[in-house]
Order: sequence, then C-alpha cells, then structure tokens
Amino acid sequence: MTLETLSAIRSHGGTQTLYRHMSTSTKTPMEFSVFVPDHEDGAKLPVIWFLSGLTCTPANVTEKGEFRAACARHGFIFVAPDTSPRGDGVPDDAEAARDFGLAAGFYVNATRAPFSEHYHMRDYIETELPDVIARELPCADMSRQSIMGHSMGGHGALTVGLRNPDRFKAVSAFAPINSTINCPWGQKAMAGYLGDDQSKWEEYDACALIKNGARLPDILVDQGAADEYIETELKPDLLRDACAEAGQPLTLRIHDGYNHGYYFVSTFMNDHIEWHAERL
Ligand SMILES: N[C@@H](CCC(=O)N[C@@H](CSC=O)C(=O)NCC(=O)O)C(=O)O
Repeated sequence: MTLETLSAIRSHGGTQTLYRHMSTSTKTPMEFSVFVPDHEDGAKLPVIWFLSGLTCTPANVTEKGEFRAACARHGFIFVAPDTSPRGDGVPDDAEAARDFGLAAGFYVNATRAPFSEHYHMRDYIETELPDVIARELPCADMSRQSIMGHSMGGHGALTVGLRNPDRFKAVSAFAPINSTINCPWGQKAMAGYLGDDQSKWEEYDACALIKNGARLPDILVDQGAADEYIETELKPDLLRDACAEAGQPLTLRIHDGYNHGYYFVSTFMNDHIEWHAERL
C-alpha cells in the first residue's frame, strides 16, 4: 500500500497534506487530509480524528475548520477522512440527493445491495485508516487518539467513540445528528444501507448505543440555537435525555445565534481542541 501525495502546503508551522490511497474497505481510491505540526525527530504526536458531514470532502474542515493554530500549539496531528466512497461504479442516491449515497456514507458498513459493495465506511474509519496512519506516519502516537465531528460526522464521532471507548481518550461533536432512528436523514440512510429491520440500526445510533450500555468518561457537544436542522434532524434533547437516564456524563452547550455551518464549527474548534488536550 502506498500513499499518493496530492498536495503538501506549509501552514502554522506544520504541513497540511492531502493524500490518496486505494482502500481495501471501500474498494475505491480514498482521499484524506492530515495536518502534522513540525516536531523533533523521534517525537510521537497524538492524533485527532475529524469526521465531516453531508456533502463534505476532506476539504471542508481543512479549509474552514480553523484547527491548525491549536493543533500546532499542542503538537497534535489532525486527520480528516472523506465521507463516502466515490468513483466509477459507486452507487449514489437515485435522485442524487445530498442525504444518501455519495458524500453521505454515515460511517456504516452497508449490508444492502448495491451499497454493500463499496459503502464500508465503518471498517475504513475504525480499522483501515488507523492502520494506514500508524504505518505511514511514524510520528503518530496511536496510543493517544481522540475523535470529533460535525453533523453526520458528529454522529459518526459519537458512535465510533461509543463503540471504541478504549481507543479514544476524548469524544466531542459539533451540531451532531443524535439519533439516526429518530430523524429523517438517519431513517433514509439506515433503511438504504442496512434494510428495514431497525434492530440492525442500533449500533449506528448514538442514543441507542448509550441506552444499550455503551459508555465514555464524558462527551462534549456544542450546538447552535439558530441551527436550521436542530428541530427536524439533530434533536439534541434526545442525547441529553439518553445521557441523563443512563448516567452518561455529557456537556451540552447551546449557543444563541449560531447556525449549522463552518462559521459555527470554527468558532468552537479551539474549545474542542483544548478539551481534547486535557484528555490526550
Ligand atoms: N452551506 C451548507 C449549509 C448546511 C451545512 O452546514 N451542511 C453541513 C453538513 S449537514 C449534515 O451532515 C456541511 O458540512 N456542509 C458543507 C459546508 O462546507 O458547509 C450547505 O448547504 O452545504
């Protein structure tokens, strides 16, 4: 396996790189971005994973997330994977909608044809890409990882984190979907990728995972009160209630005036990196 470097740009005393590689999970080429601060030979740096939302490539958070200054200050690697397989033969939503198919992989392993051939984003995030990072970036300290994400990717961060509590020292989310079983985006995606048996969706639903016993030491969620999706899709009350009932520690902060986009994400990015830094 070799990584192809598509671009490498100096920024904030480090290097922002875009890589492409052939994925065994998705059976497609996949791109991801990595920021590596300058460091001494032999130094080992913690790794923050960022899972992006619907419509995104690695470029969205890389260009608009404003994470580099804090990562450079702390000496953190920042990895931003893509949101779905892409390319020839990869099926999309029948109407090319933005909530399913391309750029909407929901970090699941699809079991329903034709999506089951390529849409294995859970394997990609949980197993393959960490192996690639560990092998190709000798400075990555894989014993100190954390994960965050936005919207669909915020839910991805919560669910990947809840399923892998020993891997991640911190888990946080910006405006996440909180329960795929209980929102139109999630219902469409889970039915399309997994079929109609909702018991199969529970491992991909943050609230169901918590109700079923998954635990983290704590979770940080920031949410804009003026988010256009808060009532219809995100429903932060569902996470607040699930955590309260289960005794799962949660810091849920609601911010007046902020909407769903990267102006909101970038505003609170430094807070999240500081919160991760206390735990990494
Ligand atoms: N300008 C955005 C507004 C909607 C938005 O913020 N979409 C999110 C993902 S929604 C759930 O996963 C996003 O990350 N969009 C990409 C971006 O760079 O803002 C839009 O219409 O896409």
